[in-house]
Amino acid sequence: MTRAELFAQIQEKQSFLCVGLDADPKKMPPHLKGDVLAFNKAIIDATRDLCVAYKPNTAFYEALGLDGMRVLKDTIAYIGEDHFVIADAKRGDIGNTSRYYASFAFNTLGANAITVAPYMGADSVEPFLEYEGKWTILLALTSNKGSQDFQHASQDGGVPLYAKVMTRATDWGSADQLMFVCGATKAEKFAELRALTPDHFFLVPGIGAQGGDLEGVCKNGMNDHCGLLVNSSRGILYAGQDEDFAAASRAAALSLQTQMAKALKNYLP
Ligand SMILES: O=c1ccn([C@@H]2O[C@H](COP(=O)(O)O)[C@@H](O)[C@H]2O)c(=O)[nH]1
Repeated sequence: MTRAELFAQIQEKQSFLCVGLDADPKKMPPHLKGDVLAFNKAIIDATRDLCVAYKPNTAFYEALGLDGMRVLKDTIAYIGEDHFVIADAKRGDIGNTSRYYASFAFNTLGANAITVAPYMGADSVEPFLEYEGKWTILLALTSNKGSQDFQHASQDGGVPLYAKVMTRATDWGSADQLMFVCGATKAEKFAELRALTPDHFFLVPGIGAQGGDLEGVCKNGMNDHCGLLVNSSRGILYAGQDEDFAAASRAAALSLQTQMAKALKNYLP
């Protein structure tokens, strides 16, 4: 999916919601008896028209072993071509190894995008960027408390590491193939992040369970293509626990979509 196609979906649905498919059998409604694929299909059916993207975090599927890999692949196939699919795997290694991480995400799973840790540098990211029509999403300023440990550390000239990552990476890939992870818990930084990379999309986790600020993210982070994919995982997936769980998930997604429609009206330049 191209940047223009993604923006067209956002405009049509008045939504830049990404539903995080962090399927945890322990948190699913008991009547499903841990059937992750059935759970995912119900969530997808309930939210399809309200979101533009899905983000399965591969950790949840890797932990389930071979069955988990099959469920992950079947889930992505079930989502289909109309939504942007992000394999949240946070990969990155020497180039020779990254090549195989990229092949897994794009060829085996058929995802549109993969999250990548940038800290091994250009040659560790290049193999992901070689896939035409696919997207690499680099960790920039993450949503967790520990982002303080390294990402804020000053580099030469007093520039924080997250800013160095973003400016440097714009030499590696264009706004048509590269996005950045910027946490919604850091909404006060979004004007600065947007100034560093005016055209790139940001994948924004951290609303809902982590308490991030959707309004602040939109106000400071939106660009002329929206430029935001805002993720919620637990806040949508586990909104309900009974046989009607998918309706509760839909209500949670609808509440976010409604806020996003307002934000598009207010902040889209
Ligand atoms: O900075 C980051 C990067 C990735 N994530 C991932 O996003 C979801 C968030 O889940 P919630 O349940 O909505 O909190 C999850 O897969 C994280 O691993 C992040 O939270 N922050």
